[in-house]
Amino acid sequence: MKHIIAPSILSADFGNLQRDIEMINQSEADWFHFDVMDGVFVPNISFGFPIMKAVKKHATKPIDVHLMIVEPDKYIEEFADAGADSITVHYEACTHLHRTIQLIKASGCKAGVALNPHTPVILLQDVIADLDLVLIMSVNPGFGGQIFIQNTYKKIEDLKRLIQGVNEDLIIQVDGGIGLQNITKLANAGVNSFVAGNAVFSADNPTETIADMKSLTNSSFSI
Ligand SMILES: O=C(CO)[C@H](O)[C@H](O)COP(=O)(O)O
Repeated sequence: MKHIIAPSILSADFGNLQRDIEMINQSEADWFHFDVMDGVFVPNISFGFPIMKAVKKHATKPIDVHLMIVEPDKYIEEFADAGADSITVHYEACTHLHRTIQLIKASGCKAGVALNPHTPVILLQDVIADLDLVLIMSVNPGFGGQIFIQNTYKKIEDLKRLIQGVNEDLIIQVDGGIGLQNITKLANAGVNSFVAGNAVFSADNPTETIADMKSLTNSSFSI
């Protein structure tokens, strides 16, 4: 499966958002990653529909929306209308996860579920066949620039076992503390979608960093 590099807009320079969107358009990145935080599910507030519409106006690549919010069902249709291509909700935020996944699919988007570092992969067993993407959080959600949690590798193994013979085309995404130092190891472990905020936007040359990430994943042995 193709490796997907998804720079996280959370770490962009909002005073120069159009410039940063253009940089991603011109780079080897595959998706835009759009982190929505509500100050309730996570202890931080990021952005919502106005910024989503601004990104959509200029982005030439798919927008991958990660909802770190409570009651995501209320907002799925509006994010889809605003231009989301995939929508990921948190397992921990959904009382009726199966219903939420169906809502995302009915909106025309790819459906993803994210797991916090403490949430075991096995809890997705009964919905795994319905999913397009599982996001394994490799930091506690809420902030960019945190340290990668090593137990993520064990969770990737658990997820690979869970999808075997059931949903082998599933996109395995990781998010948090991803950079040039660990992207090859993650690709070799079976990850095919990499979210990176700080590593891209704090680099001297973000375009070159994205290209380096891409070539490191492409030289891994898992494709
Ligand atoms: O979802 C997120 C935070 O909840 C961010 O996408 C994630 O932390 C990426 O940031 P970085 O690459 O800087 O660690």
